[in-house]
Amino acid sequence: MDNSGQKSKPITLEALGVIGTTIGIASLAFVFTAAWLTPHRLTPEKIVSALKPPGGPALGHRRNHAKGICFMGTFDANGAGSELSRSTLFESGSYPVVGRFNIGNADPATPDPMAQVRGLGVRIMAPTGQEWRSAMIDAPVFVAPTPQAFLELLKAGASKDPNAIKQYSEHHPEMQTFASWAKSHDRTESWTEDRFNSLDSFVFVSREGLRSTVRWSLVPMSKAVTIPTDELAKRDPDFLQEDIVQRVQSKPQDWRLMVTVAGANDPTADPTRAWPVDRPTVDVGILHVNQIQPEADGPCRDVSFDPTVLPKGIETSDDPFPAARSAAYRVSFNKRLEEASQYPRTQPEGRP
Ligand code: HEM
Repeated sequence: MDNSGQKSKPITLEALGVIGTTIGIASLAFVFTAAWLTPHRLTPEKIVSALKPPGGPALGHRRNHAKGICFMGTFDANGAGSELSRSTLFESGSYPVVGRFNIGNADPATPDPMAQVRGLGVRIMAPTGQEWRSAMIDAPVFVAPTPQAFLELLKAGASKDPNAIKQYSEHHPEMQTFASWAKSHDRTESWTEDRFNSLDSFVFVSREGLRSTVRWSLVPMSKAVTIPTDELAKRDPDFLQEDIVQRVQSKPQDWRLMVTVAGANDPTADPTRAWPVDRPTVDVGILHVNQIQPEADGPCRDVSFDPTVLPKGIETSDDPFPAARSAAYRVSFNKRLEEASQYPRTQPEGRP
């Protein structure tokens, strides 16, 4: 089944190439995950099940980052990314984008002021049919160093043992960077003021075959205005959604896409470890968000922002997360499609 939410087009030879590449990536992802997908360790089903809130999953919704709103826009590439990657998406030009602003937990009813993590998914489409999907968050590092550790953390969080998280954190001191950020960072008044980070690393392959391990970030062009903690709790439960609708109605909202290249010994397989701040960073273009649509009928509803869907010129790295995420996002995607009647569309055709 097409999970793109787009109308079907005639299949060209080029498109068959893209399908081949996508299947190739999916098979590679499977081989890669085979190391951790063993019966006694980790499966995508186990990890998706561990994400479920105490009252059970919200049927028809994403199993994580469940609350969100769709956007449409463009990625306007300035050509600078072509030095690092042969992807046509870095050639100067404007490419259509479907995306989703979201909140990082499993309950779509979470009040926006309670959100610890905010996220953004993008699907950038090239005229060749190739695409680049990415799901990023506003944290500077991830909470767990491996998918296995993430599962252990989820289990500790759900455990009845009051010491479970303490015990986990004693074995995983690396979670402290994320934990301190989550506890203390100032919340902005808008998704348009947040920076979103890939955290996982990927490999850019240039036309000459040069390989650079990179991470990327969407850096907001709006100035951040933070909300004092005592005021945050008084904000409307949907203040982020109301804000984004208003801002985009008045003018497009923009982020710079910045690509950072790893140094020779930087930790590329562990998203809990930031790279030194002096690493070379290339400004490759601007994401313009120019339309917002509610998720129930919007174009992001049936998209999985699977981080292994990559155009030629971008590949996965030694970071084990994208493969693990791909497998988990697929399980979540299949469940929410099967349960679609529990999350009714409001328009008869499913599209506004
Ligand atoms: C093993 C680690 C992870 C697991 C198991 C996991 C699981 C999930 C699942 C099940 C979904 C819902 C997918 C769907 O139904 O389409 C999701 C969404 C999302 N995840 Fe993860 N995730 C992981 C790591 C990460 C990391 C490292 C990031 C950020 C860098 C991230 C950012 C997001 C975002 C932004 C979304 C929402 C995407 C959308 O709007 O559809 N996740 N995750």
